[in-house]
Amino acid sequence: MEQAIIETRGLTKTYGSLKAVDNLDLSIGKGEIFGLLGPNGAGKSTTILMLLGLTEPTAGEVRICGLNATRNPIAVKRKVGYMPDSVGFYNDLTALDNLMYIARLNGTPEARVRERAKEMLVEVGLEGAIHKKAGTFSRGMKQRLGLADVLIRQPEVIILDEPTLGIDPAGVKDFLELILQLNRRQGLTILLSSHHLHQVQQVCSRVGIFVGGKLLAQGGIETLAGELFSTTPYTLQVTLQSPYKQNGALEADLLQLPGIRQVAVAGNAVEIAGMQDITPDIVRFFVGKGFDVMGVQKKTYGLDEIYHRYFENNLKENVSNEKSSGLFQRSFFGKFKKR
Ligand SMILES: Nc1ncnc2c1ncn2[C@@H]1O[C@H](COP(=O)(O)OP(=O)(O)OP(=O)(O)O)[C@@H](O)[C@H]1O
Repeated sequence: MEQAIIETRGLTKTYGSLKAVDNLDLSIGKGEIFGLLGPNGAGKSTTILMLLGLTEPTAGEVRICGLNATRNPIAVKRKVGYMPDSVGFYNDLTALDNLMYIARLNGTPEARVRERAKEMLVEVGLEGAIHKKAGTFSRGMKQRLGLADVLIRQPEVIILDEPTLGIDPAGVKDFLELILQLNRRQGLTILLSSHHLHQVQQVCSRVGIFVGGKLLAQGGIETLAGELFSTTPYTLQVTLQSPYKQNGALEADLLQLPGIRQVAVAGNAVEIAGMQDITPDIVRFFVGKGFDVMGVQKKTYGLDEIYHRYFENNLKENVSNEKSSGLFQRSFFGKFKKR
């Protein structure tokens, strides 16, 4: 990894007997888009507050752009742009007036205020709504305006807390694309907290899986999947024309093929997991047995599977700890399903 821009060591925050953040070691490199992923109550917001120097850690330390965030919160504020999950604007002012106000607050020279505000609105794709009142904006537009508000301060790092909450699917796609563009065009380091697995997967180069105040894993999605599914890294889904009448014979024969570890049959779908990619052997096997094969698809492990697997492992390790197991899982999926 390149030079770390955000670094935490043993970062801990306790509220009474509750460890909201427990001994967090995080390292985010320059120009990365890092996804902090976890269910409600996992400790994401508390971590962000400590990164910004807005709340003091009980133990451990945070460094952002080389600065200790607890000791130098004002200097950190100059380097880091923070967008909370809901950004407030003056509803009766236009987007341009809102941004000009923010530009002035941030000390932009008066002669540059209007131009700078306009540049930012173009940057976030709001050029068509410059003269519209912020109060008439959709949630997605407000988030873009929020991003312009952050960018006008010319930060090196931006921290986005659940930025796509409540935006419709098309708006989410556009917003994520905007984040990617900003990262590429300006080399901004971005930390994004979310519980939307699919969204995080689309934009983040690395993710941290955060549950019950603890970071269970961090890394690229492929690396995490490789570690978790190392016993069966290849999975093939074969669709047959007609449902297979199960008698166990097909499964037994498939398990004789080299490296095959698991076979699951459901109707006309057969899922085969193994140590190596033997797709041609599997296709030959089915054709040789007289099956009509309608489709063959290699399965890649996404964040969904990774997340589930970490939960499973976490559940096993914490059977006696109700808070970090079932409750978290339920609240996560409850929230996940709703949106
Ligand atoms: N000021 C506080 N006083 C007491 N407990 C708190 C405080 N702030 C947070 N907590 C608790 O710390 C834990 C972590 O909360 P946090 O808000 O950081 O989680 P989160 O991952 O951001 O979840 P969400 O997405 O729901 O905001 C929760 O159990 C929460 O109730």
